[in-house]
Parts: sequence; structure tokens; C-alpha cells
Amino acid sequence: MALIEDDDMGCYGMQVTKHGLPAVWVSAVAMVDIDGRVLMAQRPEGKSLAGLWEFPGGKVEEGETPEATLVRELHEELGVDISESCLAPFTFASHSYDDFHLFMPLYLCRVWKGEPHGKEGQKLKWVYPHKMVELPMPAADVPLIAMLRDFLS
Ligand SMILES: Nc1nc2c([nH]c(=O)n2[C@H]2C[C@H](O)[C@@H](COP(=O)(O)OP(=O)(O)OP(=O)(O)O)O2)c(=O)[nH]1
Repeated sequence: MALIEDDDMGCYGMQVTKHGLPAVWVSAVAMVDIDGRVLMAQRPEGKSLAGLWEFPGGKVEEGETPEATLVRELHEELGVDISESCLAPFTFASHSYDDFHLFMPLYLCRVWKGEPHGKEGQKLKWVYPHKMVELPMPAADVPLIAMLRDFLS
């Protein structure tokens, strides 16, 4: 007998939290350079949370693993190629915005091919974790800063 019935699971991407918010799964990565700096990208005008600095990544599409999302997103957004085997699970964010609940695994990656550049016009910045508090970031990301600082410094 299945431990969890299909009806209990709901359709992928249609889950709701107890507060009635739709669950949105986003996969994100802290790309770490040789100096221990992390690549941050600024959300462009016209998007939600515009102007805030975020970890590269994006929404997990139906049928995708979070690792596959990052391989796709980093290629599309930054023009870099990564291998799934170079993605180390690090931590996650779980945060209720007004209209959805974000679940966001955060990976670490130290190896990639190519020089990251904002293919969609987004600004990029390499930031030491102890300087991240100075950057405006999405609310979901704020608890992740201390974890990166502790781990990387
Ligand atoms: N990539 C990324 N997204 C984040 C982070 N923190 C955070 O709250 N988010 C949110 C912003 C977006 O609502 C969502 C990512 O969506 P997305 O980047 O794939 O798509 P999008 O800009 O078109 O999103 P949207 O305008 O439809 O909200 O996750 C982060 O560190 N990295």
C-alpha cells in the first residue's frame, strides 16, 4: 500500500501551505570564487522584487530536478555551464511572501565553465559573505547570509 495517496500529494506545483498560499519551488546557487566571494545578481526592473540582489537560479519547472533547473538557468541567465555533480546542497529557504510560499534549496558551486555575464541585462556582483548584509536582498534570503558567512570565512 502506498504510504501517501496521490490525493494527499496534490499536483506538482499546485501544493498549498496551511496558510493557503501556493507553494513555489525555486532552485538557487551560491557560486563561490577562489577568493571566497559569492556571485549575486540584481533582479531587473519590471520583475517582482526588482532591484534586490539574489542568488542566481529560478523556478523549478514541472518534471525538473532542482539540479537540472540550475544547469538550465545558469546557462540561460549567466552563460556558464555547470555539471550537476559540482552542485553541493547547502541549505534552504522557506519563506511566506504575500502571495506565495517560497521553498528554495541553495547549493554551493565552485566549478563552472565560462565567465558569468548577465545575459538578460541583469547586473552581477561578487560579494564577500560578510558584506552581504549591506546589499538589499529578498526577505527569504536574509537568513542564508549568516550561514554562508560562517561556512565560507
Ligand atoms: N533566483 C532567485 N529567486 C529568488 C531568490 N530569493 C527569492 O525570494 N527569490 C524569488 C524571486 C521570484 O519570486 C522567484 C524566482 O523566480 P524567477 O526568477 O524564476 O522568475 P521571475 O523573476 O520571472 O519571477 P516572478 O517575476 O514571476 O516572481 O523566487 C534568490 O535568491 N534567487
